[in-house]
Amino acid sequence: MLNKYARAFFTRVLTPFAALLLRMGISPDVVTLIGTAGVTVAALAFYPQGIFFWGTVVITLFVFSDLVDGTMARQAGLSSRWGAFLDSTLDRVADAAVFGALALWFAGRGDDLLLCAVALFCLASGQIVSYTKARGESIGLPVKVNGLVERAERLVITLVCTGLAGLETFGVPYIGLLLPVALWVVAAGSLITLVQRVVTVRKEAAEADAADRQGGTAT
Ligand SMILES: CCCCCCCC/C=C\CCCCCCCC(=O)OC[C@H](COP(=O)(O)O[C@@H]1[C@H](O)[C@H](OP(=O)(O)O)[C@@H](O)[C@H](O)[C@H]1O)OC(=O)CCCCCCC/C=C\CCCCCCCC
Ligand SMILES: Nc1ccn([C@@H]2O[C@H](COP(=O)(O)O)[C@@H](O)[C@H]2O)c(=O)n1
Ligand SMILES: [Mg+2]
Ligand SMILES: [Mg+2]
Repeated sequence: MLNKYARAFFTRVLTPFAALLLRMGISPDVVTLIGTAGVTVAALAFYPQGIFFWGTVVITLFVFSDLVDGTMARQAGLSSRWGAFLDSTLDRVADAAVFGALALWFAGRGDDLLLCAVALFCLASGQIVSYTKARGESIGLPVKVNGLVERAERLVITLVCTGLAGLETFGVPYIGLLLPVALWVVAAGSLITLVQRVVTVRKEAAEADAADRQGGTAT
C-alpha cells in the first residue's frame, strides 16, 4: 500500500537531493552501499543497547537512501540489472540488521525471550516474503500480488514504533509498549503476506503448467 501511494510523494520530495548527488559525481551504487552500511551500523550500535530514539533517527536518515538511489538511477538513465540486484540484495542486509539488533536487545538487557523470538520471526518471515516474489518471478510467473505487509510497511511500522518507544527514556510513561506491539503486528502481517504470495504463486504456477501442457511444452 505504501509502495503504491507514498512512493510517488517521497520520490518527488527526494528528487532535488538525488539531482544534487548526481551533480557531485556520486553514483547510485555508492548511495545504495552507504545507505545499507549506515542502517546496519546504526541498528547494531544503538538497538542492542536500548537506545531506540536516537537509533531510529539515524536509521531513518539512511533508510531513505533506498528511495534516493533508484531516483538517481532513473534521472541519470543509469538504471541497470546490476543496480536492481544490488538494491534488492542490500535491502535484505538492512532488514536483517534492524530485526537482528532488536532480537539482540531482547536476548540481552531487554530480557524477554518471547520478544526475542518474535523479532527473529519478523527477520526470517520478511526475508521469505521477499524471496517468494523473487523466486516466483525467476521461474517466469508474474506474481501479481504484493500482499498486506511489504517491506515499506515492515520498516515504517517498526521504525515509527521503535522510535516512539525510545521516548520512554525521556520520561514518557508506557510508550515503550509500542515496540512489542509493532513486532507482533509485523510478525502477523508478514505471515499473512507470506500466505497471500504462496497462494498466488501456486495458482499462477498451476495455470502456467496447464497452458504449457496444452501447448505440448510440459517438461
Ligand atoms: C517523536 C517521535 C520520533 C520518532 C522518530 C521516528 C522516526 C522514524 C519515522 C519514520 C520512519 C520512516 C521509515 C521510512 C521507510 C522508508 C521505506 C523505504 O525505504 O522503503 C523501501 C521500499 C522498498 O523499495 P524497493 O523497491 O527498493 O525494495 C523492494 C522490496 O524490498 C521488496 O520486498 P518485499 O516488499 O517483497 O518484501 C523486494 O521484493 C524487492 O526485491 C525490493 O527491490 O520503498 C518503498 O516501498 C517506497 C515507499 C516508501 C514509503 C515511505 C513512507 C514513510 C512514511 C512515513 C514517514 C513519516 C515520518 C513521520 C514519523 C513521525 C513519527 C512520530
Ligand atoms: N544502485 C542502484 C539502485 C537502484 N537502481 C534502479 O532502481 C530500481 C529501484 O528503485 P528504488 O526506487 O526502489 O530504489 C532498481 O530496480 C534499479 O532499476 C539502480 O539501477 N542502481
Ligand atoms: Mg533503492
Ligand atoms: Mg530497495
